[in-house]
Amino acid sequence: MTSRAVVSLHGVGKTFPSGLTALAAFDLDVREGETLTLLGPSGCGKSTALRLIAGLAAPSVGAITWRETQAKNNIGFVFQDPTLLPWASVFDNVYLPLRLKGESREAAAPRVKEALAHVSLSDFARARPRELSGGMKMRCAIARALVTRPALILMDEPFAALDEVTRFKLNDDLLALKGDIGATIVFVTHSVFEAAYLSTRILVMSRQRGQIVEEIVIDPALARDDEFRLSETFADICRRASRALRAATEAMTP
Ligand SMILES: Nc1ncnc2c1ncn2[C@@H]1O[C@H](COP(=O)(O)OP(=O)(O)OP(=O)(O)O)[C@@H](O)[C@H]1O
Repeated sequence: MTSRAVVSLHGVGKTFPSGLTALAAFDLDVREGETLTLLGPSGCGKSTALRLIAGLAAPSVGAITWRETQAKNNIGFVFQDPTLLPWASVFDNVYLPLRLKGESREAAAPRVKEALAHVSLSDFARARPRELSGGMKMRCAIARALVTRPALILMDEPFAALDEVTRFKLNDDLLALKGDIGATIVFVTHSVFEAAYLSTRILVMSRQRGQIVEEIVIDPALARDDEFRLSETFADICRRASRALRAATEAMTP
């Protein structure tokens, strides 16, 4: 059975003041509990789609419909750059969204500690960002996105700047986290392998104003581990996604 949509985009278009149309007639249902990956060539409109869902930009045409206003008002966003406050501790960086909501440090402490535990940073609560590795900084950014307990987390190429070993580790951490908190995730990546490993659904977008050219549904019940990476199923998903991505990359904008 298909889950209910958390948020739906109907006929959404985004044209910038420069006249460039990043998305046109874009339809998307983000379904409850899924890890949905938007995969596509640079400039196809993946970040624009995330920014529209996040409410950081408004569509030029079309409608974005939320099932619950609560979900709309409590979205977690993780960017490629962890954007941590360098002068603040890990604890205070994660506390920031609750502070902005007017919660005292004392009242927020249990939730900050919970978020830090989810990303295995409990022992680093007092550290400054400069004392953290790239992977730890990203885990801190993820904890900051989690601390408000959002039902929807948007992740825009969060692991792109990390080395491959760290990236694989964070992929596993994200899957474990997803198992713990059960949030719906919309993930943007350029990596076919990352998309195949993490997702329950992949949408391949083309350069032609974000047209969706391929949908790949992956059984959520499949264990995601080293065996999965070596499986025929994984190879099939990668092959399908690569083929669609190649065609999408070659597609010319009219
Ligand atoms: N604020 C803006 N003003 C004008 N053009 C923009 C703006 N934001 C994005 N664009 C353009 O819209 C198109 C889609 O951009 P977007 O960042 O959504 O693509 P993307 O698929 O996320 O790319 P990448 O993978 O390189 O991050 C690009 O051509 C980009 O240059």
